Amino acid sequence: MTCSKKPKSVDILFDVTKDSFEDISSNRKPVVLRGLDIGECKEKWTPEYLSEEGGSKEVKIHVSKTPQMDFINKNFMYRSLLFSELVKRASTQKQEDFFIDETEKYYLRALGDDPRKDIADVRVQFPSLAKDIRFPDFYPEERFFSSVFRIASPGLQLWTHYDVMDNFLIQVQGKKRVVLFSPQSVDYLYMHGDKSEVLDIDNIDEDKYPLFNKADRYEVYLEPGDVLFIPALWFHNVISLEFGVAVNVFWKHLDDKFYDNKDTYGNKDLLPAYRANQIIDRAIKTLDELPEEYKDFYARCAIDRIKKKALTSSTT
Ligand SMILES: O=C(O)CCC(=O)C(=O)O
Ligand SMILES: [Fe+2]
Repeated sequence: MTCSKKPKSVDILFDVTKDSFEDISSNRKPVVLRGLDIGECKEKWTPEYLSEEGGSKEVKIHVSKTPQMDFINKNFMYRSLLFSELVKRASTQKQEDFFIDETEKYYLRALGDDPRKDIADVRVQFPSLAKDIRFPDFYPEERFFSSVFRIASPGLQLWTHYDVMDNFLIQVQGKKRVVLFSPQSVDYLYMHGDKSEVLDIDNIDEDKYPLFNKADRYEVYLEPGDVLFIPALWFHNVISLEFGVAVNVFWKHLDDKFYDNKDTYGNKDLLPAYRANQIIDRAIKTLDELPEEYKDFYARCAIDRIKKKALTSSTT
C-alpha cells in the first residue's frame, strides 16, 4: 500500500547565522538552510570539472543493477573506479563499459585512505576540489569529525538509516528527495542495526510491515546549494532525482567521551549505548534459561521497567 499519512514538511530557513543556528540545533529537528555561501562548487562542479580535478584517485563504490539498493539481499556489488570514471559513468544514463549491465547505478560514499584507520575528509583526499567548497562554520572547528563525498546516479535510492552525529548534508549538484523519520519512530521502522529493513518506503507491504505507516515522516526536496541539517539519530532515506554530488559534514556535538574513537564512519553507537546493548543481549540470553511462561513474564517486566525508567518521550 502507498503511504497513507501525509508527510510533514521540513522548514526551509534563509539567512541563518552561527548565532541563530544555536536555537535550531537545540530544537533537534531537521531544517534546510537555504542561501548559505557554500563556495564556488555550486557553479564549478560539473562532471567535466570534477573528472579533471579529482580524476586520478581510485574510489570504492557501490554498483547496483536496480536503483533501490538492498543491503539485506545485497543487490549491489563493491567495485573500484578512478574518480573521473565514476563521475563520467554516474552522470551518463547508458554505459559503454559496465560491471553488470548498461543501465547499472553507481553510488560513492567516500572513505578515508585506509578506512580502518582514517576518516573521510575531502580536504585531505580531494584537496583540489575541497578548495571550492565552504562548510558552514556553525560548530567549533575542533568538533569536526568527517566530510564525505556522496556521488550518485539519477534514481539511486539509499536505504533508511541513522547516524550518531549531527550532520550538514550539503547538496552541491542535482535535486534530491530526502525522507526523514524522527528518532521516536524507531519502533516502527523494522531496524537491522543502523538500517531499516523497509526499502520501498513509498509502497509499503503492510502484511510484512504493519506498523511502518505509524512512523513520524518528513519529506523535503533539496536543490543545489541547499544544506540539510540532519540532527543525530534522525533517520533519513535519500533518492537522487538527478546526477547528484553532495558533501556531508559530521560534527561531534557531544562530549568526546561518548564517541568510539575507532569509529571511522561516524555511525557506531555512543559508547554507553553500545555497552547497554551488550547487557541487553546478555539479559536476553539469561531469560532463555527460564521455562517459556516465565521467560515471557520476566521479559514483559523488563520492558515495563525500561519504559518507566529510561524513556523520556512517548512514541509518536
Ligand atoms: O545524500 C546521500 O547520498 C546520503 C546522505 C547521508 O546519508 C548523510 O548525509 O548522512
Ligand atoms: Fe547518513
